[in-house]
Amino acid sequence: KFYNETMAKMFLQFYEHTAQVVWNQFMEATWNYVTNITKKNREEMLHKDSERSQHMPYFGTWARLFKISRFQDPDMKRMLSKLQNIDKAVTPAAQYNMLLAYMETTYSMAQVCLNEGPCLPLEPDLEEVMATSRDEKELLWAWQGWQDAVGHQLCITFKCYVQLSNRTAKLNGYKDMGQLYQELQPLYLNLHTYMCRALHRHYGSELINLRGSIPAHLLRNMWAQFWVNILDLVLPFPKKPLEDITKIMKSQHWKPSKMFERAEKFFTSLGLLSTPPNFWKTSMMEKPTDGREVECHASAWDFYDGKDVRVKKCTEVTIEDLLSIFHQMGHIQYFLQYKNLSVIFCAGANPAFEEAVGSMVTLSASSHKYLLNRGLLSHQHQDSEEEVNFLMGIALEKIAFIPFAYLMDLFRWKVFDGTIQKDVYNQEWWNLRWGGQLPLSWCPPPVPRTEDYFDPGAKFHISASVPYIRYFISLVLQFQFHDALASGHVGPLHRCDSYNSKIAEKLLEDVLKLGSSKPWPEVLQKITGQTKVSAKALMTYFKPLLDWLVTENVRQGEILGWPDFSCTFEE
Ligand SMILES: C[C@H](NC(=O)O)C(=O)O
Ligand SMILES: [Zn+2]
Repeated sequence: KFYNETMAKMFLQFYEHTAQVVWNQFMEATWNYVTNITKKNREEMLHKDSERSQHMPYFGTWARLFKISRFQDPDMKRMLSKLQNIDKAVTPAAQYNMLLAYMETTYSMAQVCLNEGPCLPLEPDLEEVMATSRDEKELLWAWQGWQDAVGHQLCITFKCYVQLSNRTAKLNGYKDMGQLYQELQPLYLNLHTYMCRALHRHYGSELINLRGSIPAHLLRNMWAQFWVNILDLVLPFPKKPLEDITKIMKSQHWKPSKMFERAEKFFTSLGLLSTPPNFWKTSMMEKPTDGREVECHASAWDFYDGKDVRVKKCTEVTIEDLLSIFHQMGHIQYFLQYKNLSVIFCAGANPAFEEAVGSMVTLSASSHKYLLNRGLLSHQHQDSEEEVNFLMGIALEKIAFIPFAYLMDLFRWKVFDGTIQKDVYNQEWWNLRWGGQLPLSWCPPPVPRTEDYFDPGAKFHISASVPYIRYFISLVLQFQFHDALASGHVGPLHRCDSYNSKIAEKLLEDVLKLGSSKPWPEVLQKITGQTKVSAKALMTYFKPLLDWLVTENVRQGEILGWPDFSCTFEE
């Protein structure tokens, strides 16, 4: 009788107030650390982290005293059940948090040193080499240097981290993911077949072998997760190259602040919220030049006080960074929309929703129409060949990402549930990336790797223990959202630009305000009318490209089909 709804109401109010303070202070201390990596700031962050780590299980245990099955109020039932499970998410051990900080900092501070002369950090230097170098040896130097710089240091630490993590494996979540992966197979398989032949023409047999694998350093991205920088080598219609938007941005003297303003303007054009004035003062939009060590990986921050939101990014003036800023401003928009909810519900309907809001907007922002209207393109039209070229560019970002996004947490969940033993972490990582353990994954390391290294740690999300399956689901979800917003649009989905769309406002505003207060299928239905994640919209978007790829692959006599798939080259 004692633990009744009245008591629950008071308990939740008490939780609400204390949590808001604890979380705000934790975010502030963490922000201070990642934007100025010093021993003092790390201590302060760890102190706030331990307060947060104690606060959660304390209230989690208390929440379990309530028999919520007898309660009426749905919101209260949902809040209490979230609290009852909350302490599983946090491992209170202080040394665990110290390990996390050490791994994330090691990643952020790692550099690759030239024989004589400067040491290069990942952003912007090594990423610049990977994106623009046309010298295979230089690509190999940067790729291997980075894997060694991070992977060597984290080898032992990651094993301790796994030992301390009491994470329960969530492999069961995989069954529907696997089904989505299957659905996307034709698109990826045809793209890969075509890529393999085009790159073979450019690099020859010594680099692109008959197995159809493409060494990870040749894809002009440090993790071979986005292949857009090799578009020039695989352009379907080379006589109609896409305009270089980065060059146009630089010729128009774009600055990072203008890139953020442009992204914000897109959201306000949908009738959504503008960013609070302090956003422009407190955000870190460029890599500091005052000698401070910072964590450059782009991220959006909510300080759980209903007004303080920030982005941290070491912005370079490139189209890639402009689209990344659209993505981050999607997170900011979500923070602003759900800010009046209880802190328990201040999150996306699920983590993939948080990623998909910004990525959905990048689909409009990458459209020919939007870029043309913004003066970032000069061609007034796109003929069907130029459209295939355009779709190839988007596919190298979105479709190439499929196996990578899928295997990141497949690897981690196998590590956590013990399927992958600690003496073979590196070998199992590369087995997933290339060894045929995962269909459609063909990125071998360019040089043999050993267990002295921990190459998965060369990716931020592994070193910073940020889950990744959210990006795989978001890849499908963002097209579903884009399609829903395009409901009033005439013409193919890839030409849709939701800028200034009033339909978007209606669809998005009510939904984003829900935060995580409702089950995500209910939220998905409000935007798209469906309750299931579906690859249909993604397949519709890329249909003109897939048609072209299938025709081209057949014309070239390529043999598709897994597992006897191989790039057949006339010698
Ligand atoms: C896709 C993911 N994006 C992000 O972290 O913002 C990444 O960069 O790997
Ligand atoms: Zn994101």
